[in-house]
Amino acid sequence: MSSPQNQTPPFVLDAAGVRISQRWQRAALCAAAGAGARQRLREETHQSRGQLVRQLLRLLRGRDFLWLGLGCAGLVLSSLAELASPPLAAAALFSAVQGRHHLLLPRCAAVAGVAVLSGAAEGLRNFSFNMLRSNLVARLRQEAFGVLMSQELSFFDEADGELTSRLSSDCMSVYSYLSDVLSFFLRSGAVALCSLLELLRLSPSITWRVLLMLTLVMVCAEWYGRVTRSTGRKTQDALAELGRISSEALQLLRTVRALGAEDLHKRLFKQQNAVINETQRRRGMALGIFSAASNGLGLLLQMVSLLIGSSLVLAGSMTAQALATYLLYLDTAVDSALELGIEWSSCNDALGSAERVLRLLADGPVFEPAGHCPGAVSGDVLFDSVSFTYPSRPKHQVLEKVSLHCAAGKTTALVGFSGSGKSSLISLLLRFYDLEDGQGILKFDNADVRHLDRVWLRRQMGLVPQSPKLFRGTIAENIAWGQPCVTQAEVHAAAEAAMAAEFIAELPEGFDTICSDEKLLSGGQRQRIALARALFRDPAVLLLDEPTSALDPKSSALVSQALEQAKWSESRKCPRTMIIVAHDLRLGAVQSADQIVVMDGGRILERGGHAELLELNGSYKRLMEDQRLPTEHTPRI
Ligand SMILES: Nc1ncnc2c1ncn2[C@@H]1O[C@H](COP(=O)(O)OP(=O)(O)OP(=O)(O)O)[C@@H](O)[C@H]1O
Repeated sequence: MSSPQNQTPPFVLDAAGVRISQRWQRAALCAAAGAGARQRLREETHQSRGQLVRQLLRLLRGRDFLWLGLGCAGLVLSSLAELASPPLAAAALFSAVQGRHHLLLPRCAAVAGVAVLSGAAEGLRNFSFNMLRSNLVARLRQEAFGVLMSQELSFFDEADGELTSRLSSDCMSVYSYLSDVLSFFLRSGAVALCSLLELLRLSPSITWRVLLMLTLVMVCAEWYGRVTRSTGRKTQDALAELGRISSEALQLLRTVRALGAEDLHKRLFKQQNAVINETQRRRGMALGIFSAASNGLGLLLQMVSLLIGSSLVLAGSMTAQALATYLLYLDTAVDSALELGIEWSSCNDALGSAERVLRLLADGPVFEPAGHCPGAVSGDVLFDSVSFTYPSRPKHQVLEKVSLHCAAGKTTALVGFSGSGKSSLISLLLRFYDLEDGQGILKFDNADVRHLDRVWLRRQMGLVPQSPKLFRGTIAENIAWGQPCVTQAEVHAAAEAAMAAEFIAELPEGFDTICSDEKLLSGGQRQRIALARALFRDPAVLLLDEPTSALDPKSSALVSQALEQAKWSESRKCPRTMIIVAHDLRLGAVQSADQIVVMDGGRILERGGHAELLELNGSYKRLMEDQRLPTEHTPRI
């Protein structure tokens, strides 16, 4: 018979046992996920975890250190309180069991005191770390966006499209990484280590057996990890494909309906859905097997600890109170170790997906030393033997020894076949891409554009792109986008010049109409707003990329009229240099251009005035004939 001192209250064991087995299950799941994440990290991470964490720490500023200090203080206090709980709780319990009632109240008060301290410390830790985390992630997001905004266009040609679209989700990954590390990982690590040391101190003989059995659980977890790793990867891929299928079908719903292809899209969706279902079924089976094994091992651990502990108590080498303390510590240790497993895996997961945004930050923004900003501008453009390939397609020659002079105040029309490099000439002029040595020279007002300040150079140009996009804002804001001090009169004048004022006045709220919904405006109207936006800046050079593409004859005529007006800069009191890329040879601005340049395969085939080229009886005339335009006398629209 055991004495009252030697009795171990059974509910302590039961409660601990049930919690232990449940937690093992969770831990194994998380260990499995962790293994998957680690594998992915091995595959994807090029920087060590240490380097990534150092990058995050470099974002700390001023007050963050205060939050970090307060959070750490809360962490230490709450960990100490947690470690102090088991012996105090066991002492309180045994003062009741042993009938020492005078000790019960003070010991319960001590437990309550520790609980209050623990709660307050937890609150302090959570609040401080939350402030730190929010500040860090806001700064990270801001810096990452700044870095992206400073990148050259070639960066986006080569970067995978996900990079920009995942900016927010990658930042959220950093947020969850910091949450895991700051909220749980540090605390669980500290408590698990201290509890294990305490267990070793209380009973080394039970503890080494506990450690042996934990190894068995880890073998099970490793197997389960392999299953979840492969099923997880398959599920992720299938989910991504499922998302692609559904968004494509919904975005192109009109086309899908018109083609009567609803069934095809449903079938594609069903196939991917079935893949997900099957992988989840396999995962569920593995979970069932693993739960059975881990539950069995959990109960075994509980029984082994109880058996060895009881025999030690019976042999008089351990008191019942020490055994109860041991079991409570075991509970805490397992709890924390499993939390650690959970956080370790999600930390790896989060750090893995946060890596890209951190790497982006490590590369830093592209700083270009300020270039030359000449005082007077005439708008003379010279392409001197320019050859070019896009960095993302280095083997594809886009321009081949193109020499072209677009004299100041004159209009040049670039016409020709699709893909012949017309728009690429405009991209080079705007320095979206730079020529390398040996690729010829591009001069603006007789200066190599690479020596000119990029921002200054772009300010001298107004671009009307092929399919203009409007920002979310009013029409007036769109016309004056990016310009700080603007008067209504200036905006209205630009709209007048672009032949846009009339239709804007008919919109529900005129210039104050929000154009978030592109459906509100027709293609021709958007094109004229884009022209107004370009003219608002009164550029020395106006660049037009297919200004009348996909416009009906009426809109085309209006844009054409606006272009005629735009040839003269009222404020500069001089004609504007215009470079027009056009397929539509009926466009008056093309036929009246000072020079028409016909391009094909990155080369200039012909150049000259309209009449001159018709007389040449070459590619230009054929292009005119292809468009069924009169080649003797061409009317202007
Ligand atoms: N960002 C890019 N990256 C790689 N290749 C590109 C890029 N932009 C254009 N190209 C390629 O460069 C070539 C010339 O394209 P460009 O747009 O300059 O021709 P274009 O004469 O303006 O054609 P279109 O009249 O059809 O607009 C094409 O083969 C095109 O595929």
